[in-house]
Amino acid sequence: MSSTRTILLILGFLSTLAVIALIAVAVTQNQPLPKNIKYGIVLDAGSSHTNLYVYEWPAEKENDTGVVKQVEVCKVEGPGISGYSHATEKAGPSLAQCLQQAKEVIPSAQHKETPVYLGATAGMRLLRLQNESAADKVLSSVGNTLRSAPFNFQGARIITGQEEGAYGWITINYLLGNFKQSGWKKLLHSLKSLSETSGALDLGGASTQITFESKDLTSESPENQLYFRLYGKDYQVYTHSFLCYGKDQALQQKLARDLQTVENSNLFDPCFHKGYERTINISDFFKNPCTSDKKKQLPFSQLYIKGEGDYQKCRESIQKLFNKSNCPYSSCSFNGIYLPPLQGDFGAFSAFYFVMNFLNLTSEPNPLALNKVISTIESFCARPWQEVKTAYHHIKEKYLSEYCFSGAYILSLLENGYGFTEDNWQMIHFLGKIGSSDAGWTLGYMLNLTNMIPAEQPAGPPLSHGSYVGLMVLCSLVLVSVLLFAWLLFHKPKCLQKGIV
Ligand SMILES: Nc1nc2c(ncn2[C@@H]2O[C@H](COP(=O)(O)OP(=O)(O)OP(=O)(O)O)[C@@H](O)[C@H]2O)c(=O)[nH]1
Ligand SMILES: [Ca+2]
Repeated sequence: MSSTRTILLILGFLSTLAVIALIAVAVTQNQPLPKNIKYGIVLDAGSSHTNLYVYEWPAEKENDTGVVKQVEVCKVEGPGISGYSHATEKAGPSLAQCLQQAKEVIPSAQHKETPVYLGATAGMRLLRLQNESAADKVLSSVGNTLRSAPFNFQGARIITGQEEGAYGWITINYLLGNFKQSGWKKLLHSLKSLSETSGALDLGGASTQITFESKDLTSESPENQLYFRLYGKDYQVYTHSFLCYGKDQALQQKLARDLQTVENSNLFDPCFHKGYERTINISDFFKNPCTSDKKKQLPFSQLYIKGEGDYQKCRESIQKLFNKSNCPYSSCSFNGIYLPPLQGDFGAFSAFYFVMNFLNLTSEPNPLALNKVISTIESFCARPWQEVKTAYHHIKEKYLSEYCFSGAYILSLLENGYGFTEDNWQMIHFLGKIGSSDAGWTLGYMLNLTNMIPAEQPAGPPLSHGSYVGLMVLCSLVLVSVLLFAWLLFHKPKCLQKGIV
């Protein structure tokens, strides 16, 4: 009996030691490796301005979803690069200050391996149409500046409208974690036959994009169709980019139409506040490819715009920009462009967000009803300019004076252009950032060019580090309890024996 007890005692002691050793090894040996951070830079050369973004991610988790995040954004001073068409050599140097900022954010030891990409959008697409050699010179100027920076230059090019739409869609779904969903969430979505991904609506200065997963996409219009295989799943996506339908070019288009019927150099405009005045130079006005088809000889060189602040009239004049008269497909948005039925939620960013955020119309998680949105914009447009200027004296006059037009334009584009109604309006979520990253095409562009989104689900350890340690501790505790119980059973302490008898 006493020899059994001694053996049990030794066994118990050894097991306890083993358990302690196990826990110690689990906690110390299996700790995640010290973080090895990688960086990437993307310059978004938009029509209105250029933004430089710095992204970072842990090197060993490159293929996980949602690990890349924005750590810096720098707004380049001055106009977008297409604004340097008359001084092309100045386009590159305009980026110097933001490149300096990137040098300060990224540790110098990593400068050489950090990729830098520049993608130009609609402003440069328009310049290429208007003056191809000027567009080439601008691109070569920014290319030279980026090449001489200490980073790993990967190219400066004009991206297509399709790419802009596609990468915006990839960005928001990557940031929302929609590409890798847990089993139950997937099941819920398939039961309700909902899209697992969010559509993307981007409103720039010169173009606008609509992109969404469309299960019933027909092959009517192949140029609007995209196929992706991401993390082991296939996606069929619809996209279209409307050149000249960004909010600045839409205003130019509207003015070009208004100029057709103007009788003198005064133009009364319902989309600006009462009391607001703006002067426009006619000389360059029709050189723009967005207005050139409306070219007209006018007996004056300057146009004086005078605001009327009338939302209804403004909507009517904007509506004319969307030609709904012919559709060669089963369904269209406008100007004869194919649009399948709208599906799922939409994330609306850039100017969609700037404008709706200013008007306090981005309410989440319960989006406002369409009639509330309309009445807010209507009463904003009706406010006299002096009152608006006083109330928002801290906001740039260029932005402030155009919120009425922009609000009306956004509603026209979404309602008349794409066919959103009060029933599906609340599927639109106006968002500027997701986590710390701006919504836009740049992150998706970098993820694609650095091959950071795998086609197939990467094979990883079945358990995370935390779950592994937790499980080890739990098993060890169970083992100790079993041993303790066995010891008590064999040892039969006197108190227990008494209790039993
Ligand atoms: N109110 C407001 N407007 C802004 C802000 N930043 C940009 N805008 C305006 O919103 C519009 C869209 O801006 P962006 O999304 O940067 O457009 P972009 O990338 O330059 O243009 P695209 O090349 O067409 O994509 C432009 O008319 C800008 O002048 C902002 O912070 N507030
Ligand atoms: Ca843009």
